[in-house]
Amino acid sequence: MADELKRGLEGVLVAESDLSYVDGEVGKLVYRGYDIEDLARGASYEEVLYLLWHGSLPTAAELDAFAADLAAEREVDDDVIETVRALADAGERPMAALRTATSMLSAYDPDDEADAGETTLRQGRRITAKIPTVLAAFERVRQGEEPVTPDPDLSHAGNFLYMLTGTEPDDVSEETFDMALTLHADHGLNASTFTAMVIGSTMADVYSGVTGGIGALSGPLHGGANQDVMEVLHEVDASSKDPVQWVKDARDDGRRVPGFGHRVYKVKDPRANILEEKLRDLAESSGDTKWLDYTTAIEEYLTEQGLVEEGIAPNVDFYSGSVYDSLGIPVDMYTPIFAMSRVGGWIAHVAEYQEDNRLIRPRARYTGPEDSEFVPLDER
Ligand SMILES: CC(=O)SCCNC(=O)CCNC(=O)[C@H](O)C(C)(C)COP(=O)(O)OP(=O)(O)OC[C@H]1O[C@@H](n2cnc3c(N)ncnc32)[C@H](O)[C@@H]1OP(=O)(O)O
Ligand SMILES: O=C([O-])CC(=O)C(=O)O
Repeated sequence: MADELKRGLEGVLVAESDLSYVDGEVGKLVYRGYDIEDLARGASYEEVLYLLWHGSLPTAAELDAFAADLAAEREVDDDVIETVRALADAGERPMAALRTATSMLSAYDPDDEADAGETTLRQGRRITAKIPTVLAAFERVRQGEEPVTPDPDLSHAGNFLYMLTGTEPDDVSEETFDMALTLHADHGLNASTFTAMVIGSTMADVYSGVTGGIGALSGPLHGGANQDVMEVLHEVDASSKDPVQWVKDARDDGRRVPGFGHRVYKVKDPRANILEEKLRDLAESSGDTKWLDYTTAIEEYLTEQGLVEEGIAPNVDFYSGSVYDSLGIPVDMYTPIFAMSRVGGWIAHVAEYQEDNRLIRPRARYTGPEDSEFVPLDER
């Protein structure tokens, strides 16, 4: 049993956690016992952060103090903005720019990084507050605009949209974006959270864990899929194909359909249901149903083909991009936005794990040669 190989660590228990639970058989997600549906509809991202980091939902007074502390940390050093400019000038991808800038933020953190366990939440709050500033500045400068100074009077979601566009968002946009942040905040030991935890388990500082988490999230098998879904929708739109034909061709070529399939969910991801409903509302009020029509057609076709019944169902990335598109957010910012939310979960898991830390260090079954005879370089 001890030598049983679990490729991709599927189903392997490596920790206990009070933070979030994913029931992949029925399609249920809870943060500390609260159903994601209730949180998405009733709680702000700040409340969810408080819940994840401090163990319970805040009272109104606790939330005010917490949100004010978070908002007070939004500004970043000018040197970071200069680096963001340099990255944009070099044509860096937003997710890679975010990875580099997040790592750089540690240079300006007043805490001593050697106290990893104690400072994780304090530093984590700074990182969470500053990531939106970095991302919005990157988007602005690559569009030839100046970064917008954060407004501490706006919510986390509202301030990001404000920094991105230079205009305060309307209520529908702010609520929609806030809901998306809540939906993406935590999800058990997904690959990026596990990456952050592995780094945290060495008692490295939380900047290292978050930077590693961003790297893991960027891949197309994980958070990068939300961008891929939208690129597919644009590709379909630019061609004369109907979306179902695109999927047929992709499957004939052995390509995976982005936004479908999940390691844990064997039914449709509950977050995809919520985002689909939001997309439906937005499409109805704007009258523009194109992305809704395409995504619905793809989902219906793959359901008819039996894929969903086999457990390859829509995941959170299938519908999020279409919602972001309705907010006017560029496609390659979708995965960075996922990171902007998931940073809350990464920090919560690192802090929780470090409370009773043990170095994470699995092993591989060695399958290489044995007793190789060393031959000096000049005799090879
Ligand atoms: C936020 C998130 O990270 S959600 C996930 C985002 N990623 C995506 O949407 C990318 C597309 N999906 C996938 O690649 C996968 O479903 C993953 C990576 C998410 C999960 O993968 P795993 O649990 O490792 O499953 P695995 O890769 O072993 O696939 C199992 C089978 O399902 C098939 N499959 C899985 N996803 C898909 C898909 N999107 N389209 C077509 N077939 C798929 C695989 O081809 C494989 O079939 P096979 O056994 O006949 O080869
Ligand atoms: O849990 C996973 O493996 C991927 C996922 O949906 C997430 O990180 O939100």
